[in-house]
Amino acid sequence: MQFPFVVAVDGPAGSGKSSVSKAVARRLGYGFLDTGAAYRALAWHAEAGGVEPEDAASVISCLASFDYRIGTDPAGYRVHVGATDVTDAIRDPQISSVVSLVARVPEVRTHLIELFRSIIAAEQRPGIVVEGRDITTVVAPDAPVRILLTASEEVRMSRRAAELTGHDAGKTGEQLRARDRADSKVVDFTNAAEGVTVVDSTELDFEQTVDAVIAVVESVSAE
Ligand SMILES: Nc1ncnc2c1ncn2[C@@H]1O[C@H](COP(=O)(O)OP(=O)(O)O)[C@@H](O)[C@H]1O
Ligand SMILES: Nc1ccn([C@@H]2O[C@H](COP(=O)(O)OP(=O)(O)O)[C@@H](O)[C@H]2O)c(=O)n1
Repeated sequence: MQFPFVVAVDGPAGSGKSSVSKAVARRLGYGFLDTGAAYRALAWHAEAGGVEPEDAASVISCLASFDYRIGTDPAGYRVHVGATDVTDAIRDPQISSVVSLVARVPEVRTHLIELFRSIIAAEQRPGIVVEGRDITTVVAPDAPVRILLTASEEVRMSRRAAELTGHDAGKTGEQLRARDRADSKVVDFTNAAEGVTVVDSTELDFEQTVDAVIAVVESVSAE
């Protein structure tokens, strides 16, 4: 069997990829890798260096000094760029509003995909749940378990709005839609590629969604 055992999870913003994947990893004793954090951290690094995120050539030049580290413990992980802990800073709505500009640059994607593969290969737990937009198709297309986690746009918006108290729900929803539109021009995370199992959480609560993902993992493990 391939080591570590990779569970690849893709989906749009607010579908539950991060929270559900983390809970699945904890239940299975696996590691957890949030790939979106790297795109966010690079957007943070570019802005900290005075680089406009629209300026692809300058964003590419930031890659050389992008000293990125992330843990894979699903019970809690920190994100660092150099000596700076950016775990909270990368969740700022300002970063969410520019991250797609950074993620659309092919050189950025190539660089980060290599980084993700090396983090996956270094995992010491028996498996790792990896979530993002292109994990099932590009980062780990050979993963034994590949899942597309979806939920209706309305449900995704209301879950995110409930999270971001103090922010305007209408504005948050519009930002989320705009980010999905921009991201879907770069990778297709709305249609399941061949061999990818769709888990639609629109009608499921959080625990039911975790159970549904675990059931997919168990069905593959039992083969
Ligand atoms: N099935 C579900 N039912 C209710 N809330 C959920 C469900 N799945 C996820 N959530 C909640 O929705 C929010 C967005 O989930 P998150 O994991 O951040 O999504 P993503 O990583 O896909 O952007 C979180 O507050 C999470 O707890
Ligand atoms: N595998 C990935 C993961 C994220 N991303 C980019 O990184 C951004 C942030 O990802 P995220 O997973 O933190 O986003 P949320 O859906 O959790 O809000 C996305 O909007 C994409 O632009 C990507 O291009 N490919």
